[in-house]
Amino acid sequence: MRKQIAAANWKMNLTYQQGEKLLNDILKAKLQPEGHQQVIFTVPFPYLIMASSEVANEPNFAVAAQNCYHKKSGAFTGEVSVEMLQSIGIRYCVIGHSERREYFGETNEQLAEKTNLLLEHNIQPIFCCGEPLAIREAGTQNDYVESQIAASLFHLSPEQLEKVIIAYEPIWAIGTGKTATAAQAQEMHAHIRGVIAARYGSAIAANISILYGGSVKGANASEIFAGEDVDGGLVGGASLIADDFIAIIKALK
Ligand SMILES: O=C[C@H](O)COP(=O)(O)O
Repeated sequence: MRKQIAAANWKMNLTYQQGEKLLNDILKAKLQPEGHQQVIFTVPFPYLIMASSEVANEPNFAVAAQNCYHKKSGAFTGEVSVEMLQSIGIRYCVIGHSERREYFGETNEQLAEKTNLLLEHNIQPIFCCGEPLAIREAGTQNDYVESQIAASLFHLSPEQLEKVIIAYEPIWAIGTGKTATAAQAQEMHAHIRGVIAARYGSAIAANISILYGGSVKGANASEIFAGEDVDGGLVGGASLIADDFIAIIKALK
C-alpha cells in the first residue's frame, strides 16, 4: 500500500533556533501518524542532523534534504554529495524542485543522475515535476509533465521506480496563494499514475506516492488530499507555521 505523506519544505527559511522550535511545537502535538502515513521535514543542510535527532524516537516522522549534487564526489566546492547524506542517516531527498530547475538550471539529465545516486545509496528521491503557467494556459500540461517524468525516471527498473516519490507542483501555484483546484490536482495525478502504469504496469503505478504541492494550507488540505490519486502534499509556506502544518498532517488519508 502506498504511503500518504505530509512533507514540509522549509526552503531557505528559518534560523537553526527557529527551526528547532518549530519542530518541537509540531512534535508536542503528539500526532502519532499511522503506519501508512509519513511526515517528512525537508530542512536546510545545516539542520539535517538536529532535525534527525528531534524525530529519532517518533515513528513515521523523517527528515529529507532539499537537494544533492549529481556527481559522486570530488572537486565541487560548496556541493553536498549523496554519500554525505547517507553517512548521516538521511532517507529522503527532494530533487528537481522548480526553483532549482529555474534558478540553478537543473536539467532532466542531471535529475536522472541524482536519482541513480540516491537509489544506489538507499535514499528515496522525492522527484518534483510541474508545468509553468504558459503551458497550463496552452492546455499542454499533461505532455509537459509526462516528458519530465520520462526523461528523468523511465530508465529505472520497476524495483527502483517503486522507491521514487513524485511531487506534482504546478509552478503557477507555488507561493502564489493560487492553489490548483482539487479536481485539477486529481486529474494530473491520475494522468501521472496512468503514464507510469503504461510503462511499468498498474501494480507498480499503484504503489507510487504522488504528492501535490502549491499553496497547500491547513484550510484546503483535506479537500485536495481527498483525490483518489493524491497521496498528500509537499508544503512550502504553510509548513513554517506549526498549527498549519499540524492541520495538514491531520488531513492525511
Ligand atoms: O515545495 C513546496 C512547494 O514549492 C509549494 O510551496 P508553497 O506551499 O509555499 O506554495
